[in-house]
Amino acid sequence: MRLLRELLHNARWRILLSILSSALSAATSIGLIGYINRSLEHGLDDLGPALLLFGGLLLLLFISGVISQWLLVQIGHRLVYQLRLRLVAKVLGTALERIERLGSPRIYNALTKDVTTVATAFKQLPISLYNGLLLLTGLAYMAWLSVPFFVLTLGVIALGVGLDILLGRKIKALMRAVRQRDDQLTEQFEAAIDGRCELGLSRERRHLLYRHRLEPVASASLAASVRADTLWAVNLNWTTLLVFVLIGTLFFLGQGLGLLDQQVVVGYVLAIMFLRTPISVILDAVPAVIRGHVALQAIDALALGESVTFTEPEQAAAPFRELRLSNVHYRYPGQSDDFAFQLGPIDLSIRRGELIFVVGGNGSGKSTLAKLMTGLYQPSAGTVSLNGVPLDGRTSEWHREHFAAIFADFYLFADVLGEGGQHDGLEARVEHYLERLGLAHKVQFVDGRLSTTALSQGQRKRLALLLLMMEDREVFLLDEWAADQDPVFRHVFYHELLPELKAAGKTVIAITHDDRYFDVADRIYRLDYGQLVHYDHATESPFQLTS
Ligand SMILES: Nc1ncnc2c1ncn2[C@@H]1O[C@H](COP(=O)(O)OP(=O)(O)OP(=O)(O)O)[C@@H](O)[C@H]1O
Repeated sequence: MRLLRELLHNARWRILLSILSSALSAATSIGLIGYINRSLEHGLDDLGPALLLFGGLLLLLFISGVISQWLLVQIGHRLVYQLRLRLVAKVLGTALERIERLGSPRIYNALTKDVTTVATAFKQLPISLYNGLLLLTGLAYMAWLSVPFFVLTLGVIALGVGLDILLGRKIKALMRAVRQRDDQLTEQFEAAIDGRCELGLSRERRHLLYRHRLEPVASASLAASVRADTLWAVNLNWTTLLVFVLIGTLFFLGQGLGLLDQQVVVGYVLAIMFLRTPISVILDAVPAVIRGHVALQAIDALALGESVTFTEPEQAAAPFRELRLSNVHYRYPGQSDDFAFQLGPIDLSIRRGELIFVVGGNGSGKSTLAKLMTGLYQPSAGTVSLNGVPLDGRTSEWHREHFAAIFADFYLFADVLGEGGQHDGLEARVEHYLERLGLAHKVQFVDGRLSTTALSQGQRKRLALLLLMMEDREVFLLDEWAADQDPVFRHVFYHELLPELKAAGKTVIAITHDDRYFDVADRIYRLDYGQLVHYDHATESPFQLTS
């Protein structure tokens, strides 16, 4: 909500101007009705001036209406544009742990569905505002026609609004339920797309996904949506009924009992019939606005961090000297004690130019340690420091600037970044490495991008390594990089590429299971259920079973 308030604050002048022009447009509409009503009663004095006045009012109505709608539409679309960009900036500025905990379906839904829902609500808001002003002006006209009947009208309005509020609450609860199901649905959509091979092979799995995972969630969502819309349809009919109750009362009081003047009755009926449109426009907008509110609450519940800034860090990355972990502990947030994974205490120091291997069984904490060393995770206790500078919220970006990494779940970008953002000689270097990585016949470097990333897993990892080489950071972290490579290329990696990096003064931390190449490393550490121990490859087996 704070985000929305900020965005509305930025648009305050536009909003004020649009309210003024909407008010002018609404007043002109009512002025036209009043003029017609008065002319019906008194007749036209002089055709020329009457036509001039009527034409002038029409022109004013058209101009003020167009200006107000133009301003209001701009406010709506600009808000959506800014909301979208700010949300992405916030996702980029949020800690990795939070993003991992939220999971992609929730974030994806917020960026696509929720923003669109808020957009729809915003598109309704200007129209409702305009029609709200029209309604208020119409009510003022009614009060001017007859105060007692206006009081009665207010009573009828209170009946309508009372039901609106009651149903609005119920509808909001239903829409919240629909929104929660959306995340579950997206999860199943992801499974249907990402699990295409497994699903393609197994009829039973397809059946399970469709009948037991997708269908129950989709039908619960359908039931809640139908209920919400039905309740609102009842409300719309109730409002129509109230309008006719009002007209009927007016008619019988005027015509039947002779309590109201003919001119008042005609003026009132004209005004009520005219106001039916703004009333139904406003009521039609209410469900969309409720949905928008629910979507905004879903965005708020993500509790994203501050927006990322793209300014250069105060301090540029320094030549790497040492990475030190002192008494570091880590525990993933939100895990119950029974299943929590505990890493640490870890004490470790890595100096410039070293080639370090980290080995260990599955789930022993190698990737977690890698994310702690690179500054993507903050330790739960203890200190991670680079060149003697402790890692904290203030230094985290500077810390991360020293590392280039390929994690097990890496994402391959097509854009190639040069060293420190420099692009001089980049093309020649990219082509050199495409050749060395055996990809020159598959991939080209065009306009600063790789021509394709649709390759085999091993080839994609080679391209990821190429991107790292081009960025030329100080410390390279490779999480089981060679696992997908063929034996020939594995040899090239351990006996050519790693030594070359070392010779160029780079520091390399490689998580590996390749015990054939352990002699390449300067030092090897083994992780055992979150505990780091020195590993002597001459006497030990890296994957011995520990109980
Ligand atoms: N995002 C996460 N949230 C909660 N727990 C996690 C998360 N990622 C990993 N874990 C837990 O942390 C432990 C260590 O995981 P990690 O990925 O660091 O192991 P690893 O040694 O790299 O394993 P592998 O060799 O299988 O890649 C695991 O037991 C896992 O249950």
